[in-house]
Amino acid sequence: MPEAVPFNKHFPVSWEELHRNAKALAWRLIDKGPWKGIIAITRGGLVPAAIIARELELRMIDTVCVSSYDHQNQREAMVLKGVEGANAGDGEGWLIIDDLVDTGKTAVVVRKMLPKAHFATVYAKPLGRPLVDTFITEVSQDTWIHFPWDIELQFSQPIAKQHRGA
Ligand SMILES: O=P(O)(O)OC[C@H]1O[C@H](OP(=O)(O)OP(=O)(O)O)[C@H](O)[C@@H]1O
Ligand SMILES: O=c1[nH]c(=O)c2nc[nH]c2[nH]1
Ligand SMILES: [Mg+2]
Repeated sequence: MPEAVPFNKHFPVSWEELHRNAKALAWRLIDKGPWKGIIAITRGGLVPAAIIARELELRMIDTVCVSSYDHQNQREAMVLKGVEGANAGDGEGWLIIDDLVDTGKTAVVVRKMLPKAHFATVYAKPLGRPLVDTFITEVSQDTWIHFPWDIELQFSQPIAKQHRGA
């Protein structure tokens, strides 16, 4: 798999935008079901998974716990917990939900655990896109998406200054 590029652009996402996009994802998924339940990839997948579970009226929810980034620095994807309680087998009829796919490394690991599950994310970058079955918004590979739980309101540099690298 090709290596990721540096993050030159920033794409902040508000709670409202995330809610709207997660609901858009639920609309795309409703006709592809019925779904037995959701496997959320922690931690980023938890928030969209909750919104999608509410919209699709799914109450069977489990997690796979994967960690691969220290902020913007990628490490090997570490599986801290697999699927345990859900009895999801090979994943047939199950949704895997994550906030985004970037290089696709996390998706590769989780797809191996649940090969027949439907993998859905709110955001996708080009390297990871082929690994996702359904997503809503694509951003370029050199963009860092800032999720609402990771950010707070503060002064932002005018684009012209950012562009000059000031
Ligand atoms: O496609 P990839 O290059 O593997 O990157 C995507 C993964 O990275 C982030 O999770 P992270 O490991 O940062 O953990 P977190 O969800 O707990 O923040 C994000 O939530 C995805 O799960
Ligand atoms: O908050 C995040 N934004 C991103 O763009 C990203 N890519 C991998 N992991 C990520 N986490
Ligand atoms: Mg994650």
